[in-house]
Amino acid sequence: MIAVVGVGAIGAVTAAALELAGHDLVLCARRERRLTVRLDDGSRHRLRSPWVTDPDQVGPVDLVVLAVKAHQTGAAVPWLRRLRSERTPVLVLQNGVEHAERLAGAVPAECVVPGIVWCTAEEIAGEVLVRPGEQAIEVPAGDALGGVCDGSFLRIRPVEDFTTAAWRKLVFNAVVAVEALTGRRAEVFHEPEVRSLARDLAVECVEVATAAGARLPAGFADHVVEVLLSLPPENGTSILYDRCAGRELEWDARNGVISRVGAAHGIPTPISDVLVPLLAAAR
Ligand SMILES: NC(=O)C1=CN([C@@H]2O[C@H](COP(=O)(O)OP(=O)(O)OC[C@H]3O[C@@H](n4cnc5c(N)ncnc54)[C@H](OP(=O)(O)O)[C@@H]3O)[C@@H](O)[C@H]2O)C=CC1
Ligand SMILES: CC(C)(CO)C(=O)C(=O)O
Repeated sequence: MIAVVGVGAIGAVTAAALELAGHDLVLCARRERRLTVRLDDGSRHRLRSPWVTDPDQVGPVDLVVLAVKAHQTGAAVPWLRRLRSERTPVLVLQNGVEHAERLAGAVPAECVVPGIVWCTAEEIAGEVLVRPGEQAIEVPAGDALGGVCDGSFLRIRPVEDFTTAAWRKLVFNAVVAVEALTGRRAEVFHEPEVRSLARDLAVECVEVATAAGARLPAGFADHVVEVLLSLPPENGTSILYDRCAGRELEWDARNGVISRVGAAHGIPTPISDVLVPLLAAAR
């Protein structure tokens, strides 16, 4: 039995994959909903597993998938306390580089499996739309989760250098904060001044990532900008959807971390230092 805690965009996509892979699931959420996942080939999968809205109604499972936003992690701990026995692993599907730290005191670090999600998913009126592109979750090599999504559209990809993998994704996430601040989708990067800001921010993030031990290839900041310019204009990002819906933003795990880790290594982060308070104050 697998529990998915937080059945939003990524939780729903993962639940759909796990259902297609033949697992028994329980969907742990603040409210029960009817949710359909529409894949990029146009096929639809309606989630069929039972929903539970009260942690007191669940017991230990074999695997917990945690897919709440980073800043919602503390509020989800009551679920983890009921769903875990001593060794139950928790696959944490969140952006950022601090998966285990966020769960300190609630889940032993050795039971936390950080997952870097490569999938662009947006919930629109009860349907989670998966945009064209890769659907994969990177996890540290050596964990026991490798085959859990076999038989579905979602690939679990073990990586030897997880630090680099997590920072590689985080550089993208930090730069797309520009979408949340401007209220615009990927097309915003075609504005010359925004493109230039995106590149400078990517350079800043790469410097911090490198100091933190990531081994990103030369020219990675330019690569990030090229990828952003190549996206379909309607592509967005989860922090933009939260901004549009007036929800709290996941700013600390995606942008605050650049300033914090930069400061710890003595690396100036002037762009992040301006963006972070704006993201934190945005409504
Ligand atoms: N969307 C994307 O394309 C991608 C997202 N990510 C990352 O994945 C993570 C999840 O993002 P995403 O799926 O977009 O976020 P969503 O906001 O779509 O989903 C989060 C879900 O968690 C639920 N939740 C919050 N608190 C609790 C709680 N205490 N108990 C139970 N459920 C709770 C929310 O419920 P409610 O509906 O009630 O608010 C919501 O349904 C983030 O770290 C994000 O950065 C990574 C790659 C791509
Ligand atoms: C899809 C992507 C890469 C965009 O930043 C993402 O991680 C998110 O939306 O949170």
